[in-house]
Amino acid sequence: MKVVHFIINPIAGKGQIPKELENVANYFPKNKYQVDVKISRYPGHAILLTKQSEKDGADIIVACGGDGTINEVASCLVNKEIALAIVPIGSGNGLAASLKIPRNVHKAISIIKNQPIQTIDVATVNGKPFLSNMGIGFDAMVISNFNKSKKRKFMAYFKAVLKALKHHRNTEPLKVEMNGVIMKTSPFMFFVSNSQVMGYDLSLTRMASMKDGLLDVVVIDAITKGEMLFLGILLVLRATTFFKKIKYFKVRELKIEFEAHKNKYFMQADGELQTVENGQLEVSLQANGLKVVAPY
Ligand SMILES: Nc1ncnc2c1ncn2[C@@H]1O[C@H](COP(=O)(O)OP(=O)(O)OP(=O)(O)O)[C@@H](O)[C@H]1O
Repeated sequence: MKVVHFIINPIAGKGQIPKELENVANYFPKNKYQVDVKISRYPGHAILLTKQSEKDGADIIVACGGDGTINEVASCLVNKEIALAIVPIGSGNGLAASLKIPRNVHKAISIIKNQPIQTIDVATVNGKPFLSNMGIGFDAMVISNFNKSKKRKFMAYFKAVLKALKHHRNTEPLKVEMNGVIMKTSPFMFFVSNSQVMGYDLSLTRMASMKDGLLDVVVIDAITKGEMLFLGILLVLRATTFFKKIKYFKVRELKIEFEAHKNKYFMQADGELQTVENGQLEVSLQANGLKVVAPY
């Protein structure tokens, strides 16, 4: 008997629980599966629910939401035997796209029954896991604007991007140590990714793999507003590698220090805004840290 627990974020994406998930137990033969469904009631609740499911003997925990929900569930499953599965009902659904899990709820549920379990790498920033990506600069600004909007749909995200384009300044000076080399930079954006897709099928790291034991680092140098627009067009056309002010690195770990040493800085990790308390970040990767059910 396989024990499968669903944890649903009811405010993710469209803010409605799809019908397929309301009756999800019907998809699983009762002689082979024991299914339980739980609803996340507040930010961070999915962490508690995942820990309870672990105690209750779940074999698979299905995060139903976007990258934020997946992060809450997956953070509890690092180095455990329990596998993560995903039903992508979020807004951007970057990680699900990277793992080739379809947005169609019916198809995503079928994967849970039919795909073998495999392992992927898990990145951490200051010890806290992230599955997809983290960033300083423009992307953190977009997330900050997006959080202020009440809606979580594409238009809200698009407006958050436009607002960030209007007000963004390049980041304060950073000292970065990676692959034994020190780099000093004040970039438009400093982005570290374990996966390919950021969300809405947009990507800066299509060459990334969640099985190579390496992080993909993207540094976009300080740019003008005109160059920002040009970069946006290249992003949509999947041609950012032609942008001259973009640099790519593959690393096992890196250290980032805000040189001005102010009290508070911001970063985003898996689409959630976080504060950087002492201006220092250590990013590393744990190879094969998470079991997932995905056609990756
Ligand atoms: N009942 C709830 N009420 C309010 N917020 C919740 C609730 N349950 C979970 N959350 C929070 O909702 C946030 C957004 O969730 P999530 O990232 O899964 O969806 P999304 O933003 O629509 O998708 P994506 O990250 O793929 O763009 C998470 O930070 C999570 O902690």
